[in-house]
Amino acid sequence: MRPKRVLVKLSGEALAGPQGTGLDGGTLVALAADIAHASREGVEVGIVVGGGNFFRGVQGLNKGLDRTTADSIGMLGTVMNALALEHAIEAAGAPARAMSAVPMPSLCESYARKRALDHLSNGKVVILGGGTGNPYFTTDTGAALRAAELDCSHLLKATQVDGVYSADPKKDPSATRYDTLTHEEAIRRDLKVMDTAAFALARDALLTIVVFSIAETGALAAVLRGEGRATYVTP
Ligand SMILES: Nc1ncnc2c1ncn2[C@@H]1O[C@H](COP(=O)(O)OP(=O)(O)O)[C@@H](O)[C@H]1O
Ligand SMILES: O=c1ccn([C@@H]2O[C@H](COP(=O)(O)OP(=O)(O)O)[C@@H](O)[C@H]2O)c(=O)[nH]1
Repeated sequence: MRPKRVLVKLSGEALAGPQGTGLDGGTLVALAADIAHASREGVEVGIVVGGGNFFRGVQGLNKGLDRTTADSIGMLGTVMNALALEHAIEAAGAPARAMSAVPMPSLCESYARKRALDHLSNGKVVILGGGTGNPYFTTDTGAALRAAELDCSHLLKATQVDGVYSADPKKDPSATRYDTLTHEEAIRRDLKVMDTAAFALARDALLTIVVFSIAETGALAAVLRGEGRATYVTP
């Protein structure tokens, strides 16, 4: 795989390191180095980052918040991660721009497709916060949406497991790992590695999803070379 432009989905936990919440400096440096390396190799890299290391909407429901307010707090967390990644990637030597689907112009650019494409074609890593900018969604669906509208060849789901399994491998040790499967199969089997909405959007956009573990240094570069353990979810 020598893609021209990819969309990397990073969950919030990927930035938290061993403590599992907030931001871990060493983890940010390691992630940014991988991303900067890919960018220097000439790949245009868009990133959609989650916010689970700060807040997920569902957590708000048992705090007496309504879903929309809880999701707004969650989206703010994704922008916090986008700002941290922008700084870390620039510190690693690659130009980067955070853009938010929720306009907050004093903190970062507001997302606009044309502007994001201009940044990508000028060799900047674009980090997309705020997900879809709407409640009742997650950043998995935001990632599929941005990958489709930015004409990315692949959606690279960087996560804590090394692919898509027949069940959550963290809960079911007997789960078996797929090398490849279709979006339809993932939806039919109700495989919760990504939301059903994200699989459906990727299916309709004919977008291949590559699910891999971000835990090892160099994992992203390996996936971009078509190497490393990963599951390919194809149309
Ligand atoms: N069928 C499945 N295959 C792989 N992972 C699954 C599956 N079902 C649930 N999961 C869980 O989904 C997680 C990936 O979703 P995500 O929200 O990105 O969390 P993470 O913080 O781990 O990236 C995995 O870490 C895994 O624990
Ligand atoms: O388009 C979106 C994307 C995210 N969120 C909210 O932001 C939170 C953090 O995003 P996500 O759970 O996808 O983060 P991740 O699991 O990838 O860390 C979600 O739980 C939602 O509450 C939202 O409302 N709309």
